[in-house]
Amino acid sequence: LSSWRRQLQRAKASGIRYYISPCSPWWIPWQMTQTLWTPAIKLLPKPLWEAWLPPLTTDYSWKWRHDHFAKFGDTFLLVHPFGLHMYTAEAGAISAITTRRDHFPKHTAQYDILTQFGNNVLTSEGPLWRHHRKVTAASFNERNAALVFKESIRQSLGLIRFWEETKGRGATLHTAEHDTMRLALNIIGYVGFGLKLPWPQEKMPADADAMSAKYGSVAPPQGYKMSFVNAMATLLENVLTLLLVPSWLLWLIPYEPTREAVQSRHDYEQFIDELIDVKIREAGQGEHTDEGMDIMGQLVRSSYDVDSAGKAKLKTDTKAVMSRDEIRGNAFVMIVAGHETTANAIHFTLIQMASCAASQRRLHKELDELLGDKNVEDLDYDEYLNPLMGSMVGACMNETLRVLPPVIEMPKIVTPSQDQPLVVDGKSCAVPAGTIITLSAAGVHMNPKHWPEKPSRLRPGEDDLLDYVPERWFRNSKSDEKFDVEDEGEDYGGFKGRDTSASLFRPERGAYIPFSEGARACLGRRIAQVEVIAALAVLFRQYSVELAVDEWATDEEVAAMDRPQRRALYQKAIDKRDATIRGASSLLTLKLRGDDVALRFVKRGEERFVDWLEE
Ligand code: HEM
Repeated sequence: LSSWRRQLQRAKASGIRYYISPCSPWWIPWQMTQTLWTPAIKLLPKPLWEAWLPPLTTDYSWKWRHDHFAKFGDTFLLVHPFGLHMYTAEAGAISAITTRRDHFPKHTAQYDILTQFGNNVLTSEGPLWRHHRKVTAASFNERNAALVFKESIRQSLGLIRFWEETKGRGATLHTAEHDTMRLALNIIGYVGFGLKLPWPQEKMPADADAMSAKYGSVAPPQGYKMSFVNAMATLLENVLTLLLVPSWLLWLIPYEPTREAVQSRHDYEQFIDELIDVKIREAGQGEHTDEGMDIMGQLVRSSYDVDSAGKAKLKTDTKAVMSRDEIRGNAFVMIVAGHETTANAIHFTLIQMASCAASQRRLHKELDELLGDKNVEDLDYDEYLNPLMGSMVGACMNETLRVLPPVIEMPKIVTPSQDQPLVVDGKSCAVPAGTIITLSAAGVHMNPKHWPEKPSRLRPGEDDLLDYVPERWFRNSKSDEKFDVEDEGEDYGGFKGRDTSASLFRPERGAYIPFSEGARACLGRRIAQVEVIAALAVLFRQYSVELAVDEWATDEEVAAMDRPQRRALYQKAIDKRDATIRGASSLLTLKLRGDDVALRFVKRGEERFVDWLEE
């Protein structure tokens, strides 16, 4: 009780609005039993729990978005017996916190489980992070972004061929989530390791090098039980179980999917070790061709001196050196950070656009105007990326990352040595030392103080901030803030520009944070944007996406329907899709749970719904 009182005094002295809570949101016993307690607590009068209970429940930032902040303040403290926890969905506070990295470092305890393969840039802080960031950032440059653009176009065309050849033209797809994951995985294989991975139906070219043949093979190579892609995909699907439960314990469970998961970890580790050896050998033989992005190759080359006999020694003449463990650790987090996030951004855009008929027609029109009769294979990064980012393609990507940010919140902490001044709601406050902070991306992305809203077309009487409206990005900007990113002192590498095109709506700083902001912003954001833009341009160049309605009507029945009947039918598919989105939850990233949203990719001109709906 005395500790509680002390925390209360600190909260009062801070000047920030606060609420008293019985425990920390991160207290493990609470997290494990909250579903038991929550219904009982809700039987009490609402004023007793409505301020503190929602932030204590799983997926608070996603489930409540801005609603709870609207009632209890855009920035508030929870006071619990063991400390203070601050939540914010306020652009000014977020911008200050992300800019002042030394005062508000990342709360890395949240990411501990991701260090199992070795220290890395995502999970470290302080001088170790600075080192990792500088060495890994070298790969994230515009030259490599251009290479990734080309590979993303190639892979997206591979995806279309995969659908056409294995499922049939215009067939209903129940695997769009899985297939976009595969797309992102193939691209991360290129980004991380310089591999050109094929789609299952594609044959390896006869002249493929031994490495690509081995790692691109659909069958497990000799000495493995899984192919490289299958090992990576299975590891990622089961990543939390594999990182939280020891392998020996999982082996004891007589359940095939668990065994497969453990096998994937084993094979993945073997593949990665072998890849490091290959990269070392290549470095010794001067075989690096400089033709692709290859983070691991770059880390090996900057870390090892290799003689022509292949003997490798860690360099001593430079600071850009990483141990084998650290190379392993960074390879792993690049896959984790860059795979599901990007796949989600593509998948979420497809399922949202399927119900935005007018937006889809505008997207087609703008793509036609921009690309003319150019083949997508021939799109040049320098000529086309920025125009695409500033068009409806960029607007769709931005809107997806606003409404469904793959990373819904970011953890920070106030340095333990000193309280930190912070302007909260226009008032000078002091965040107490050691306070844990949650920056809510899902909250600030829906904050009407920062976003120009219009009346919702879907929910009468409400604003449209919850709705997916790509056209929002063509509204006038609220802020006349200078668009260029200010110089934040030391250069930590990575892309320097803003997250959105200068020709679109410009959110004020801190209001749009799908990639976070400041020095700890996503290192891969340019790569991610390039992947998403390339995939959307390829998919929508010739195709439309529609929600499948097979569950309610056959093709013949649809053909016999008039427009009001078709509209009512399509609404059923939209309602089902919306329920699936509402049920999303976040483990490492925001993910849909339950059934896949069934989609149809139809050649333009063969649509059944989106060519006339919303006319
Ligand atoms: C749409 C796709 C993506 C989204 C939304 C996204 C989002 C984020 C966010 C919010 C963070 C900060 C996390 C925190 O502070 O807790 C982050 C960090 C990071 N991301 Fe991404 N990311 C994406 C794609 C990628 C890709 C493709 C890569 C690499 C190929 C990547 C590599 C990283 C790395 C290395 C960090 C750690 C940076 C540091 O701490 O210095 N991300 N990402």
